[in-house]
Amino acid sequence: DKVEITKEQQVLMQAILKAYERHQIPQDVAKRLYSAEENFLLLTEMATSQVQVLVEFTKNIPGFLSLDHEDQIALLKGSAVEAMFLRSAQVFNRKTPAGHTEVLEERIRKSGISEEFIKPMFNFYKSIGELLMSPEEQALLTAVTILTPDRPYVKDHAAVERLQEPMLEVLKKLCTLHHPHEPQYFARLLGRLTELRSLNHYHAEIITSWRVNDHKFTPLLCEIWDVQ
Ligand SMILES: CC(C)c1onc(-c2c(Cl)cccc2Cl)c1COc1ccc2c(ccn2Cc2cccc(C(=O)O)c2)c1
Repeated sequence: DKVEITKEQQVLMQAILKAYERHQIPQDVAKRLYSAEENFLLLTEMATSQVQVLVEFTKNIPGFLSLDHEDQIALLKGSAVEAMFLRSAQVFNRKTPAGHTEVLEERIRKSGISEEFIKPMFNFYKSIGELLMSPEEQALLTAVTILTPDRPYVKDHAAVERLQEPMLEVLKKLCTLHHPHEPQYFARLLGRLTELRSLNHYHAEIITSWRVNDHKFTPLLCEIWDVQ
């Protein structure tokens, strides 16, 4: 005889179905695992906006605009990657709402960067995080990085040193004040600058491998990294 769904069975089934659909991963979260292409594009956008921020920051370093104009360009080009590693490290280690930094980490890991470079990059992020730098220390360390006299094509080393020295003096004092129980803290900070240099080298290879795979950069990045 005829099978009939009763009224209350209908209600029960609707309730179960509704609950079941609520437990699906919403499509956009599932989609969050973007393709390498999309990650590369997003990172390119981030890097481009960060270079603009970096140029503004550099112009506000006392004395920078009085340097020889070609030296200003040489310092920016020579330090851009290192300054952005410092900046991205700070964004990484900032205690943002869960899921935020993972997303950034996920995108970097899945952007076509080969595994051999991923390891040193994330070691660096970890070593910066362990320093627990104050905002002042972060700003000064970035300024010290930009004012590195021995960048390629810098003509007037002495003029750059004259700007970098007072920054190092203040940074040294801050380290003593903020980390009284760690006499080696300042030395550890400067040690990060050495690590940054090696990342610079890796980065040049990362850029080349992206270019080999026909990845496009923005005009600003092409200019600052001398590509295309
Ligand atoms: C061109 C692009 C693919 C690239 O090439 N090398 C690097 C590259 C990589 Cl993969 C690592 C380190 C340095 C460079 Cl240049 C990058 C990406 O550069 C970045 C990426 C993120 C960066 C920066 C600088 C700061 N952040 C953090 C940040 C900036 C803006 C918004 C957000 C956010 O979460 O909303 C986060 C640079």
